[in-house]
Amino acid sequence: MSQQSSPTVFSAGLDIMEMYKPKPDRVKEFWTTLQDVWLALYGSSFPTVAAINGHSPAGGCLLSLCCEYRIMCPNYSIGLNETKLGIVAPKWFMSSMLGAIPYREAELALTSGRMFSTDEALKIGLIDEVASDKADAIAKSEKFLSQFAKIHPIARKLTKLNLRHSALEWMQENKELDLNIFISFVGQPIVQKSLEKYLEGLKAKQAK
Ligand SMILES: CCCCC/C=C/C(=O)SCCNC(=O)CCNC(=O)[C@H](O)C(C)(C)COP(=O)(O)OP(=O)(O)OC[C@H]1O[C@@H](n2cnc3c(N)ncnc32)[C@H](O)[C@@H]1OP(=O)(O)O
Repeated sequence: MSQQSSPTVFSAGLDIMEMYKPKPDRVKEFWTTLQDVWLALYGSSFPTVAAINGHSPAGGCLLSLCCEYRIMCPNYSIGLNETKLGIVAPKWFMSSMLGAIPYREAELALTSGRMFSTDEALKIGLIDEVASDKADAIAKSEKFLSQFAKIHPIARKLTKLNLRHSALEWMQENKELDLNIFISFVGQPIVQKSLEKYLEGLKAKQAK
């Protein structure tokens, strides 16, 4: 079960400061850590649920998409908003989203970098349930997990991992390629300019 202690943010996604003017000695560790987190959580043999008690953009949304079930508290936002930063959600971010919502919805959401409110996310299936607050989200998560007490654990595990096999296999075989794509992409001046502009927007919003 994944949930956070911040009062309003489930996860703000990747640290943009690691991608803006990236430090060569850190960038490899930064990206391979994310790959490994995804492999461990998306490929977990345990049943997993995200209790999303706060905003969940980009990498935050990805974390929740690794789980089989998502329960979200009201009045927050969730989505893969990468295009709004002038960056591109990697293939495995996209396949994680496609495990939750139909292709057409994913294409519209990904190309526009759309963030969904809790109610909108429920409507398109990006989340599975709405909880009134964090305690309710945890109670609902426990209820989701408890149903597996009646299911044979090996049958459940193999079914989950077979369903996720091709995405997991792609990552296991292409970690280095994916890392090189990331490094070369974030190194482009046009991408750096977009990130700079996005960071300025965040600062300006905070100053208001
Ligand atoms: C190129 C290959 C693809 C890479 C894939 C990338 C995946 C990602 O995850 S990219 C990151 C996407 N994240 C976002 O777009 C989130 C942006 N942040 C927000 O929308 C909001 O900050 C919030 C909803 C998460 C929280 O809002 P609020 O509580 O109002 O807090 P502030 O906006 O005032 O922010 C406080 C403070 O934190 C800084 N900050 C926020 N998010 C990030 C971040 N992801 N990385 C780095 N820094 C972040 C923000 O700039 C403020 O900083 P200070 O001014 O220094 O306090």
